[in-house]
Amino acid sequence: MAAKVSMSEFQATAVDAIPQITNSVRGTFRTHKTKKLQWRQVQLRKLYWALEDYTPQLLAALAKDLHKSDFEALITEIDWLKKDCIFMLDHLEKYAKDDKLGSPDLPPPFSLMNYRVRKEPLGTVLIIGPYNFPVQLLLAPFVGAIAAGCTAVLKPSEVTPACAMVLKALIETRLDTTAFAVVNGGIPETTALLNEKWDKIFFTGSAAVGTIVAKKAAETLTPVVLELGGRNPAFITKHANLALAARRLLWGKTMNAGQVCLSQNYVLIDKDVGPTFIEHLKQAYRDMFPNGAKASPDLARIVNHKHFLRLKKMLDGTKGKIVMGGALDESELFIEPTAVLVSSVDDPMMQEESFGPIFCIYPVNSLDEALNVANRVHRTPLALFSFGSKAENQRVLNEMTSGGATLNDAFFHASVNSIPFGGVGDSGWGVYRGKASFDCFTHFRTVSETPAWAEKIIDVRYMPYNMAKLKLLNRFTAKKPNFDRNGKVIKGFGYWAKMVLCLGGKGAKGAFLRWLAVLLAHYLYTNRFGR
Ligand SMILES: NC(=O)c1ccc[n+]([C@@H]2O[C@H](COP(=O)([O-])OP(=O)(O)OC[C@H]3O[C@@H](n4cnc5c(N)ncnc54)[C@H](O)[C@@H]3O)[C@@H](O)[C@H]2O)c1
Ligand SMILES: CC1=C(/C=C/C(C)=C/C=C/C(C)=C/C=C/C=C(C)/C=C/C=C(C)/C=C/C=C(\C)C=O)C(C)(C)CCC1
Repeated sequence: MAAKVSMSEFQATAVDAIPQITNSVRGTFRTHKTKKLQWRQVQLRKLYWALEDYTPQLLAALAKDLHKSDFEALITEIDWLKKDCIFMLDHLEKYAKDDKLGSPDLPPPFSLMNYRVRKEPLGTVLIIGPYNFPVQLLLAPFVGAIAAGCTAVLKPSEVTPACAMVLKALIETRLDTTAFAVVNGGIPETTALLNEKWDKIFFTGSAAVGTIVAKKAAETLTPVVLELGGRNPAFITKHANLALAARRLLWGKTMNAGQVCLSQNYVLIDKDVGPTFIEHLKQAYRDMFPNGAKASPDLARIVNHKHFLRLKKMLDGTKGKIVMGGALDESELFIEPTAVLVSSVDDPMMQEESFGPIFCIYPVNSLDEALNVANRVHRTPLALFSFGSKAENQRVLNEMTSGGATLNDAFFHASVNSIPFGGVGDSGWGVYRGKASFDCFTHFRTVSETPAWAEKIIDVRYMPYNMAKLKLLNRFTAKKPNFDRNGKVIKGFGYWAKMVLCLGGKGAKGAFLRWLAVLLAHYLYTNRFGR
């Protein structure tokens, strides 16, 4: 556990100070200083070192708020973010550079006009965080906002108050406070923030609050990113490695005590292998918690009584049978990793988002049935997991959508900080992480520049219109279709000429290699064999 460090009492920001705070960071954006690449790089470097120097406070706060182990606090929050800062610093210059536009995006005559896409910061943004990864999920989007050159106000979750106070100190003592501010508080403070005009709102949290945010943003046509929850299914077929599936899915429900937006809510398993899977699950549990889950220093606790009671209600309401775990201790906010075998799709364990260490197992007769059930329970979950043969996993990917997906594991697709992450439909709008974080806070502004000397070439556009000139222009620029009215590709002279020139394949690189092989064969044949 974390070393003893002193921690400030939670203090909400005064609601009537919020317009002034917002105006101040908005004013800083208008100074244009945040657009300078060097300024952004310095802020990212400072954030890196702030994370390093505040590690003891962050570990202590995460332990206090969530009973999060140092191991998890480092791998999923602090070290994660340090990697984010370094990744962004390594790539920022490249991301921020104008994209010069040319072939194949531009038809040849337009290449005279110096078309390019400038990467401009969106402006002043609001980032609202949830409680489960209170540090990572507030600061990872912030890395993108800094990199893009935005100013920002951050609103940590009040449900993890110790973390909220450390985050405020970390940012306001180490970063440019004219550009960035932290507002602490709950509904009144967030409502006051939503009453301000933003250039983008980045929200991570529940679908219910996401809806409030999206409605409010719509009033001023403010773009929003929503990172929401979901009822994530796991599919297990007869062809799965059941021991591996059990161990990996248990990991998905024990990290942060299952308070992970991505962890599986329910497992759809072929009924023939259900009992064996449950035996493996129990074995995996014994391996991970040789002295029981409660005694383990690794297992986090439920964040507060409200969420503890919510999870208890799900367990009380189920008609299913507990096949692993089941112990609860309200005084410690402890819930044992628990699996419930259910027989109805309408069971609360199937229908409600667990967001805790409990999940259910629903036996099915076939993969067809599993896909039908999953599409009925929630058509657009944040994640899905499939344990089956290659063909079965491919079928699951094809026949059910999700924000992201992992084959043969729990949420591994989302365990890397530099690749895009986000939901789909009602599990989220927009992606971030890595380059996507930079893009998320960037306006891609296309610019062209028409040289005076080109006037004669492009004067076809002016009235009085001249059809003859248009025909001439088309003769030089319009591409002929290589398909007919039925959508079929026409294999004309061009097609066969290309086929011959490319030696039967497609693409210049392949053709080059094939020609190289032919020439080499010819050379060897004529030289080695004396011809
Ligand atoms: N997709 C993701 O990346 C992701 C990550 C973490 C959590 N989640 C989802 O978030 C949920 C759990 O997190 P949570 O409980 O912190 O979410 P939440 O929606 O209750 O709170 C998120 C934020 O919204 C603020 N808020 C709460 N009520 C509000 C209101 N009425 N008006 C304005 N602001 C309000 C909170 O202060 C907090 O900062 C789960 O549904 C989970 O799936 C999603
Ligand atoms: C040791 C050497 C090597 C190999 C190392 C390997 C293969 C390490 C594997 C590490 C693993 C499995 C790490 C797992 C990490 C999991 C993480 C970070 C989970 C993160 C979860 C997150 C962020 C959750 C987010 C939640 C959200 C968004 C919603 O709630 C070699 C082979 C490289 C060689 C040298 C030595």
